[in-house]
Amino acid sequence: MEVTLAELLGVARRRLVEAGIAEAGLDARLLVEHLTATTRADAIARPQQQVPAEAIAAVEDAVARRLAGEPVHRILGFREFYGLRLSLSAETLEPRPDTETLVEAVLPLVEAVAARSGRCRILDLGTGTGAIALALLHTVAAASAAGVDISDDALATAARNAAQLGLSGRFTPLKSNWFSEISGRFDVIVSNPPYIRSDDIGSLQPEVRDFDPRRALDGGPDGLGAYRIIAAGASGHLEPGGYVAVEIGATQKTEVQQVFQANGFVLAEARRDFGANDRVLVFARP
Ligand SMILES: C[S@@+](CC[C@H](N)C(=O)[O-])C[C@H]1O[C@@H](n2cnc3c(N)ncnc32)[C@H](O)[C@@H]1O
Repeated sequence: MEVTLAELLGVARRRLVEAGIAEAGLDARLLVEHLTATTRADAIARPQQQVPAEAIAAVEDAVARRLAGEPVHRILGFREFYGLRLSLSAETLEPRPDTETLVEAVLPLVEAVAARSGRCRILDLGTGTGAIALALLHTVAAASAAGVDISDDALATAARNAAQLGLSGRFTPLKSNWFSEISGRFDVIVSNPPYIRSDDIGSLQPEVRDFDPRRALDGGPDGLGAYRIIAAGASGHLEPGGYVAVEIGATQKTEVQQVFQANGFVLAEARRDFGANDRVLVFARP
C-alpha cells in the first residue's frame, strides 16, 4: 500500500492523540522524522512523497511502543541536551532540560579557570550519558573531564557519546562508587545525583518510574544520601578556590545547603530551572 509522508504523520499523530498522549503532535513528528530519515522541511515542502514499506513498519512499531507508555526518546535511542545529540542506553537517565541550568551555572566557573590557568579539570559524579561533562567540554576547549559512574553500561554510553562528539581526548570515563576510585584534585566538581526519596519512587510518572534506571533516581530514605557523600568527599578532591555544583530536587534547597555547610562549604549561588523551581546550588570553600 502506498502511503505518503503527510498520511503517515497524520495517522501517527491521530493514534497518539486518541490515546491521550500529552505531546502527541511532537512525539509523532519526532518518530516519523527519525524513522523515515526526513526533516520538518520535507513534511512541509514534499508532503506527498512516498514512504518505503520498511519505514512504515518501523513507525507502526514505534507508535505501538509509545502507546504502551515508553518515552519517545527511549524509542528514538537518543535525546538532545544543550544542543548535543546524546545516545541513551538501559542504565542511563534521559538527560533533562532542567539539567541545562546546572551547565549554565558551571560554565562561567569553568571558563574563568580556563582563562586564568589555560586548563580546567572537571569531575562529573554520576555522569550517565556524559551529558553535563560533554556539554561543558563542547563549550570550553581548554577543559577536560572525568565522568564517574557506578554503571558499566552508562560509562560505555558516555564514552560512545564523547567519541561521537569528538571529545574523547578530553573525557575520561571512570568506574567508581562516587569518590572511591578517584585520585587527584579538580577545579570544579559537578553532579546531578539520584535525589528522589526511595518511598516516592513508586508515585513518579510511569514514564520516569518504569523507564529511567532506578539507580539514577533513588537518593535513599530521605533523598539526600548522595549529597552527604559528595559534600564529605569534595574537599579532598578540590583545588583551592574550587567549586562544587549540584542539581537538587525542587524542595531540597535548605536540606542540601545544610549538608554542604556541615562540611565547611558556603553557598555561592542558587539557580532556578525553566519552571522556576529551585534546581542548582553552587558551593565554595572559604
Ligand atoms: C540522576 S542520574 C544523572 C545522569 C547525568 N549526569 C544527567 O544529568 O543526565 C545519576 C547518575 O548517578 C549514577 N550513580 C548512582 N549511584 C552511584 C554511585 N554510587 N557512584 C557513582 N555513580 C552513581 C547513576 O548510575 C546515574 O548515571
